[in-house]
Amino acid sequence: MTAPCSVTSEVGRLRTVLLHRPGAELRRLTPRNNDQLLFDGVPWVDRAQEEHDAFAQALTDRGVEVLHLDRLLAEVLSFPSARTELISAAVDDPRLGATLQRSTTAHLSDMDPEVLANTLIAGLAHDELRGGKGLAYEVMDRGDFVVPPLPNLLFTRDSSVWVADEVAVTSLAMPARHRESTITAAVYAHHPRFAGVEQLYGARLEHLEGGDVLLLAAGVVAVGVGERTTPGGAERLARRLFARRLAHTVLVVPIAQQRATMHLDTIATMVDVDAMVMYPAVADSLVAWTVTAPDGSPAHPADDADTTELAVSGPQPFLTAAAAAMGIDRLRVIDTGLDPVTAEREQWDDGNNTLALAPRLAVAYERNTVTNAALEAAGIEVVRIAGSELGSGRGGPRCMSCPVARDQV
Ligand SMILES: NC(=O)NCCC[C@H](N)C(=O)O
Repeated sequence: MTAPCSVTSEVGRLRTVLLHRPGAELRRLTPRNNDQLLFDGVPWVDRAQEEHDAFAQALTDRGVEVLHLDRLLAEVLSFPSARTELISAAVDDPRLGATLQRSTTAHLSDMDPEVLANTLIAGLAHDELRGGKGLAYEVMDRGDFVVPPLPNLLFTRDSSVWVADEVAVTSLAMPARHRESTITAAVYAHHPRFAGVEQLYGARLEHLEGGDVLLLAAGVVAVGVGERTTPGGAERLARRLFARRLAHTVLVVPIAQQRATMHLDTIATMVDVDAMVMYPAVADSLVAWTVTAPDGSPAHPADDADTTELAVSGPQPFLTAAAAAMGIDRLRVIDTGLDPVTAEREQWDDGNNTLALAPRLAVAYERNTVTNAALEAAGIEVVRIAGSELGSGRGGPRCMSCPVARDQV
């Protein structure tokens, strides 16, 4: 039986998850474009696929239903409205100009759903466009893409996030990732699996990325604000969560605006109902602003959500604010690494970026040996996966997964 779509915590038993197996889009990465496409190197694609298959297998072995984004996409592309939406999004690029937009639209429109899904993900290189013509096409660098690839689709965490039974399609900050959320938006809007699901956020709103959103407990949502999510994104999400009664408290957590800490989930993730693995260098300095809906403010229907009042207090130390909002005495912290250098290395290699399958059971990259040992010493069972190639995109098990259904805790 399929579990109903609903996620109210980071650690409730995981029932259904959305993954994306990396494919041809990773073969587009070269030393010329990897920085712009947000990879730290040029991955060995076959090995990355093996690593991802092993990750997916580890989840299915533990009873988790794995949904594959490329398959859902191919399925929705048999619907004309979804095709039109996604082809328009693919050519909505000022680099192209009207003539090239028209020929690219015609080229994509001829494709069957499967080929179109692959092309929307892997992109379209200059020499792959049949009948390409016009000034922009002629002048464009031959090594450039008419439709750029989406190698970061692998990190399904960032382009959508579920809060209870609604989904926030996010607004990704980096140009290389903008188009990802047009894909998640179309899948949630058109796929029968998600019929009736409300979308509580949208791709054209203030920047907000799923890696910054942590469901600390039912009704308590932490939102990191830094390189990716903006204060405005956190504010709008808070309003919408309160208006829809999906949360009572949002903790807004400033994080350093740098690649190593691009999302809140690169420095801290939940591994139990009252425990996080956290980068020690930030544990004492991390603060949170506590945002709540003023008492008695009415629930709004969706379209009025942006007028909801907010009450703001703080900043307070994050761990204090989080424990208070969660209604617990203390939020336990398990350190990444033991000494500062090991901690810095293991944080960079996504040691903090664990995916909880249940309370005290988490998937982690095997390479972070010291952090994994600390987790085990604290009573957390660790499911180790290889990630030498997957990690070149700078994301770990949490980044590579979007939980769709979890049991309540
Ligand atoms: N939640 C995450 O931290 N996601 C990892 C995203 C990595 C990707 N290469 C990016 O820079 O956006």
